[in-house]
Amino acid sequence: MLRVGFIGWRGMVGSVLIQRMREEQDFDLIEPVFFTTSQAGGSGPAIGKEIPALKDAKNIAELKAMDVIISCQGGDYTTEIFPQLRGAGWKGHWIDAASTLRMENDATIILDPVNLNVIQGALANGGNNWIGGNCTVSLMLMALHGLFKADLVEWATSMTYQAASGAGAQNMRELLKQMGEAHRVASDLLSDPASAILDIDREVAGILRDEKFPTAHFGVPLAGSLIPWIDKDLGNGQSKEEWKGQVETNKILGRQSQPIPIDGLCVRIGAMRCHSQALTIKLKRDVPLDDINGLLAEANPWAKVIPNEREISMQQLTPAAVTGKLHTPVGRLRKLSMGSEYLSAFTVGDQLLWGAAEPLRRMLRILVEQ
Ligand SMILES: NC(=O)C1=CN([C@@H]2O[C@H](COP(=O)(O)OP(=O)(O)OC[C@H]3O[C@@H](n4cnc5c(N)ncnc54)[C@H](OP(=O)(O)O)[C@@H]3O)[C@@H](O)[C@H]2O)C=CC1
Ligand SMILES: N[C@@H](CC(=O)OP(=O)(O)O)C(=O)O
Repeated sequence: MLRVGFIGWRGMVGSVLIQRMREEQDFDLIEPVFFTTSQAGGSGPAIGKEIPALKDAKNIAELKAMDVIISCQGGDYTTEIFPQLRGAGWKGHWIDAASTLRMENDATIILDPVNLNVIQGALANGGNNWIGGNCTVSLMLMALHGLFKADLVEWATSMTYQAASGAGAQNMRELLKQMGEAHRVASDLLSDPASAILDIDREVAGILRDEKFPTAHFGVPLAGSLIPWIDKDLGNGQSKEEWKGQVETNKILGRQSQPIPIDGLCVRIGAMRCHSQALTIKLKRDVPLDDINGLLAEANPWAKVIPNEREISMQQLTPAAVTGKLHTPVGRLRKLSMGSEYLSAFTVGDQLLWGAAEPLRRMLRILVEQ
């Protein structure tokens, strides 16, 4: 049995990973060892079998004893520990949720329903660094897989609506505090059916701009508003989150030498843990909509085509409907008025599942089963 070390298992991404591994009985197939940066000697998670006490996640000798390490601890940990571990001669498999190593030449971005061939090629060549993709990119590829598989995409733009969870657990809490504050200041007026809506609006606008409004994590209000910038400013007008769209998509697809142009705007909205995105896709040729629906629906078991109709789109193509689910619905499919090669699409996906934990879990399975 492979000895598998887990780091970051009690964080937000790590907790979802452990939950999914329990659901799929993955722990029956491995010898798990849990590490911590803060509680060495303490108890690990309940996984239905005996596990040793928590080990120190910075102890290179302990880490070196692992065949596989899965880290959901964050980029700073990877930056500090990974080079030390490889420098000490460790040849095991490193599976990581952090973005730190993604674009390194010796790292493979893992999204096996879409790029199992790339993963298998890297394995055959001795690859041992397996990095989860950016959540927005992975969710877009899961939903639009059929179009990429059929090599129909000439270029695409993506306008995103990204959930608070992408910024971290503290940000999810802050979003809810902000919602609570916005409600609190208007609650008396709200309970009076005769109150004027503009009075309610004035109270809410007032608290959003009040210096006491809780913005320690986001920096600005998200509830009742949005934030049109995610991740670093690259200095050329593009955010780092927007930059990832093209480079990561093409690396995942194994087509860096002939990249598909992908660009757009990334926006944070007040959803909890589902990212959505609206896409305009320029097809390489005019393909009938029925054929497109079929390609998308058949590409993988998780892409689910939602008919482009009002009621079902409102019911099934939303963060509220998709939260906690593994499927990645895609809808609002229609040819745009620019011409029959211009397709619109809208997708939603849980950014902690396919956007973070699930590709890591499945990579471990690939290693266990090889
Ligand atoms: N958030 C996201 O949506 C995504 C995140 N990622 C990547 O995954 C990595 C981890 O992100 P995320 O899971 O959000 O990180 P968290 O901040 O939730 O957890 C990271 C670590 O913080 C420590 N920690 C300290 N206090 C607590 C507490 N009260 N509860 C739980 N953990 C605590 C734990 O380490 P210890 O036990 O050692 O103290 C934990 O493993 C990052 O690199 C991120 O880039 C990737 C894709 C999406
Ligand atoms: N940046 C993403 C979350 C994330 O962690 O992305 P990455 O793994 O590329 O750093 C978001 O804010 O929604």
